[in-house]
Amino acid sequence: MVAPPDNDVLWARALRHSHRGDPALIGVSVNVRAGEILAVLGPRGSGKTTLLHCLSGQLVPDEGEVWFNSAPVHTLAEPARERLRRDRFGWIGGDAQLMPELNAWENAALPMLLRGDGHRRSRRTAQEWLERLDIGDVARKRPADLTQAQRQRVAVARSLVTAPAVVFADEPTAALHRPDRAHVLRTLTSAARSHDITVVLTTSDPEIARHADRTMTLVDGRPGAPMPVRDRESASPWPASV
Ligand SMILES: Nc1ncnc2c1ncn2[C@@H]1O[C@H](COP(=O)(O)OP(=O)(O)OP(=O)(O)O)[C@@H](O)[C@H]1O
Repeated sequence: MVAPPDNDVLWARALRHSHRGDPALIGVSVNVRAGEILAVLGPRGSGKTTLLHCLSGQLVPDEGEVWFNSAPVHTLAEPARERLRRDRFGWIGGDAQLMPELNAWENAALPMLLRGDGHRRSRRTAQEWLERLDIGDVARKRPADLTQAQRQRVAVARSLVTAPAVVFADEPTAALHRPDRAHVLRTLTSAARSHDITVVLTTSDPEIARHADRTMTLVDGRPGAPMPVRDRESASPWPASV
């Protein structure tokens, strides 16, 4: 094992992973600098979620290495990976996955409450994040009384309350209508930028990737052609075969 460069918060090399014999990642390497917003762009089934699961320690790749802040993740035992995820990483899925019996601030505060932070501090931090994301006024509402875009912003707040080093966002706006997507993305990226939080997000939409500092593409589990985000309007995101 060779330690990664110091300035990469995440560094993964030659990742290979199969699901029940079907290859999902085939030799993927990625590095993410601290504070960077990286988009992983690819069509359905290209391996984006599998890559995010490997980078965030939810999955140990069959082959390859994952490092976080110059420490190996792929060799950690499950309890240590769980602690890493709880203490240093945030997660946003395509569906907000809120607890229906908890209101918005309780959902947002959940990661703090679960790790034993005090009730008052957790509530204050959650409320602050809801306000930064323009949904402070719905803090006492339950998920069933929120719009989908509001629910997704609660999920964004939940990913940020613990001041994580990295937020992983797996197709974070996939379930939203187009006008809501840019808004939720902007709230996530501007919150991350102002708090120096690194974001790795997946998407199949080049428009979403535009919000990132840098984009890497995946096609059939392999790295696709590099596509600088700034050039994306004149470029097709996929090779001609896709
Ligand atoms: N738990 C699993 N069991 C079996 N096959 C899986 C599993 N997870 C993913 N796959 C398969 O691995 C490949 C990559 O899936 P993955 O979800 O990583 O891609 P993706 O780009 O995120 O796609 P999507 O946008 O559809 O979620 C696909 O062929 C998928 O069917």
